Amino acid sequence: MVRTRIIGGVVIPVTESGLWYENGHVVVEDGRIVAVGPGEGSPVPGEAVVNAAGKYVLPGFVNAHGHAAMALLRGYADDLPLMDWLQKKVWPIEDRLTGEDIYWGTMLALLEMIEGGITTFADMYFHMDRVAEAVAQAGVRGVLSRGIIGTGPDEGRGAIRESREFASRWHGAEGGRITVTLGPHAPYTCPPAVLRQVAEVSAELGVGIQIHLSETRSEVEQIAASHGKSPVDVCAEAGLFERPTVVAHAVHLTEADIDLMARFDVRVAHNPGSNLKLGSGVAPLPKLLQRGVVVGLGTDGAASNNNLDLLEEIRLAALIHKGVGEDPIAVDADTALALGTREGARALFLEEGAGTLAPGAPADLIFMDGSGPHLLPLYNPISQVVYAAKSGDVTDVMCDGRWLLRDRQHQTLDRDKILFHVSRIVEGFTR
Ligand SMILES: CSC[C@H]1O[C@@H](n2cnc3c(O)ncnc32)[C@H](O)[C@@H]1O
Ligand SMILES: [Zn+2]
Repeated sequence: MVRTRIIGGVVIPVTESGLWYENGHVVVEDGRIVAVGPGEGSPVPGEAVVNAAGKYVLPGFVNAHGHAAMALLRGYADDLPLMDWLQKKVWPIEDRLTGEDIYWGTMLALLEMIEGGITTFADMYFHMDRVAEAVAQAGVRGVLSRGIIGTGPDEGRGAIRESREFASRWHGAEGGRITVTLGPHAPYTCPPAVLRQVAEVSAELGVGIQIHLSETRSEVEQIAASHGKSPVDVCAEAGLFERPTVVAHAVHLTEADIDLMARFDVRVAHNPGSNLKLGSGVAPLPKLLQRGVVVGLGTDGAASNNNLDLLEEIRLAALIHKGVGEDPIAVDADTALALGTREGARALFLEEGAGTLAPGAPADLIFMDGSGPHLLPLYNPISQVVYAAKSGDVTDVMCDGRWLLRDRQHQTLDRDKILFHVSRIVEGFTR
């Protein structure tokens, strides 16, 4: 039995709107949160006691959409629209990436994500066994998909076969830290026949689906020209939404699309930073939330963001919808923090309570140092985290009851070794 009592910090459980304990406790036992509340609670002999005085204690952030190994391509292609970015720059270099490159690229992303307080991330990429190995070593939670592109000569058959094999090896692995999902890339790279097959395999294997959807106006126009309907309709008619599905982006939606997504409980990963950088637009987040659609937040890959800072996405989600809607309460601080934690976990179909500090929830939590000048004075801790804190304020990260970062020092990853391998790999790109 390993039992840890965290005391003395400002505890933000994200279980209900506006709740925090100025001087609270969180007790963790065998990878689960077993108690949360004000004061020190009821200490038990033999517990480890961790003093979090001066810190915020909150659930780990959930990065609901991304491509971790694209950290290798940070800054490689900027200031382009999505299709030019993909076709002229990203896909040609991705064709050259080896499993080894993707392993170290994912490790680089994991360093950054852990340092920024992310304890769960979704990933869609290639060489996924190497990604899963990296996740196993780092100790985070991963929702992992082998990306499927169905427009090549084999119409996605190889990628679907690899997805099945990947699921058989890794779904539920590492004590449940790794979840495998299917990753059809998008309706413009996966024709309806491929999407139908994905839906069937998803039902057969009992795994969910993640897909890019309605990201740009040009995608919607292209699908209208080729199929005479919206990308959302194409997915629905292929049977995708009868399976647990999270769609990334969902920027260009009609009222009918939103109705359909709400009816089928389609979940959304909102990626405000990537959507702004690629000039894709702004997703109708307030409307999705009003209709009861579950929405989490994602960074997307570091090549379109250009960082993996979920706190920045939380702040962007809180700010851009106020500006676009000329409405200062469009997405309030409570909502924004919930999107980056509890709702992100729901968007990825994780277990009930994940992404919160509720008794019974997985022990995924972070400490943020609250003593910097940018965090003083303190009126409202939730406001402070959402509007004023920096991801560099994260000092400690626990996932599944295990410390991944203590006092800003990695406990599971060798930072220098990862940075060395990344620089060696990137030298090869420029040769
Ligand atoms: C088939 S593996 C995943 C695939 O997705 C590409 N990608 C990265 N960001 C985006 C985005 O915003 N929209 C569409 N596709 C994206 C990535 O480069 C991989 O090729
Ligand atoms: Zn993406």
